[in-house]
Amino acid sequence: MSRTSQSGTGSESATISVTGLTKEFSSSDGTVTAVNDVSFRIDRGEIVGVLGPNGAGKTTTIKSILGLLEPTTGSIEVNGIDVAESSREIYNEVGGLLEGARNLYWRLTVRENLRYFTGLQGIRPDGATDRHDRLLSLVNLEEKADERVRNLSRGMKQKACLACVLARSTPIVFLDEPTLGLDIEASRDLRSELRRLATEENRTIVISSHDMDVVQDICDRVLVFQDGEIIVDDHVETLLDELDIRRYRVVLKEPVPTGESLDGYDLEWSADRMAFEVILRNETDVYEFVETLRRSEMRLKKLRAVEGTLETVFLSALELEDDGPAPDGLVAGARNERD
Ligand SMILES: Nc1ncnc2c1ncn2[C@@H]1O[C@H](COP(=O)(O)OP(=O)(O)OP(=O)(O)O)[C@@H](O)[C@H]1O
Repeated sequence: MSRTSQSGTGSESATISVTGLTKEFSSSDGTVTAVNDVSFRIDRGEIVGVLGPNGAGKTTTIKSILGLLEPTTGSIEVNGIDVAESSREIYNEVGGLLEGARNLYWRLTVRENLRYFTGLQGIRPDGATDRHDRLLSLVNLEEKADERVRNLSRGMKQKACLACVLARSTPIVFLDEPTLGLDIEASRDLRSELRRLATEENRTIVISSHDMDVVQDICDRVLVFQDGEIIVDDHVETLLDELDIRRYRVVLKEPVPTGESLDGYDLEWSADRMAFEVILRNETDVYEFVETLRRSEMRLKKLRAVEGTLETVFLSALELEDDGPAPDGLVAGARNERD
């Protein structure tokens, strides 16, 4: 049995449709396949998290969708527009916050940038002043509104860029690490603004982040990339509810000397060596684990499941891929659609 993502299965409703995307880069060492035959669809109004370790192919995929990279093979449609044929038209459909805030005009002030990008979208900047004020407050930049972008710190440039991307009001928004550099309050406000954009304005939001809490908090669905392929494509709730993967906390009756371990298990020890956490996949695993523990020198006092988090699911998915084929429930929908 394999799980196919319930979202994005109807091509007419797909906002983004990626089919058989492969991107190779040539370098002095040979050819690097950054993305390998990836297919997925994202529907209007969805908030999708793109996850994966460094070098997994996330940025390459996003840049290809934005028309900034030309695929080696495969096709991409955005709101029914073929990106390869009309990359200029894509600009009105898609806004992107990418690393480095390169799309801002550094000689203009933050507010002038907001007005410029609003105008590009065919909206009168004078009529958008309230919205600009709200965006500036959202990213904590009210006091820097009339400062030239080039005089801002790197974090502030990133925030100004985020405000400009949202000011453009495109139907689709790509955000790379949108909460990076934001304080707790600003991060919370941004999350609720992104949820509002999706639910009230039906905008499609794709977030690439290493912050699992952010992704778990706001995304409907996740795509997990590894080695240029999608290894998980499913709804966050389904992953948390149905996957029998839990982190367990094990408390012992007495401390265990450093170096003591349990074969086949990755234990995360507390500083006093009286407790550890371990990820177990299902009930059988738990029984086996308790049996292994009983045969060891360790004396069990208490074992309890810590609530499942997206991070647990994510780390387990990467581990399972390394170990071999993924079991039921951890199979990428996109890949299986094509099989
Ligand atoms: N312009 C390029 N030339 C050569 N190789 C590249 C180029 N861009 C990306 N790559 C390679 O392609 C692979 C995927 O890179 P990509 O930037 O898509 O990963 P990523 O998942 O976004 O990683 P990160 O989380 O670190 O941003 C990596 O092996 C990377 O070194």
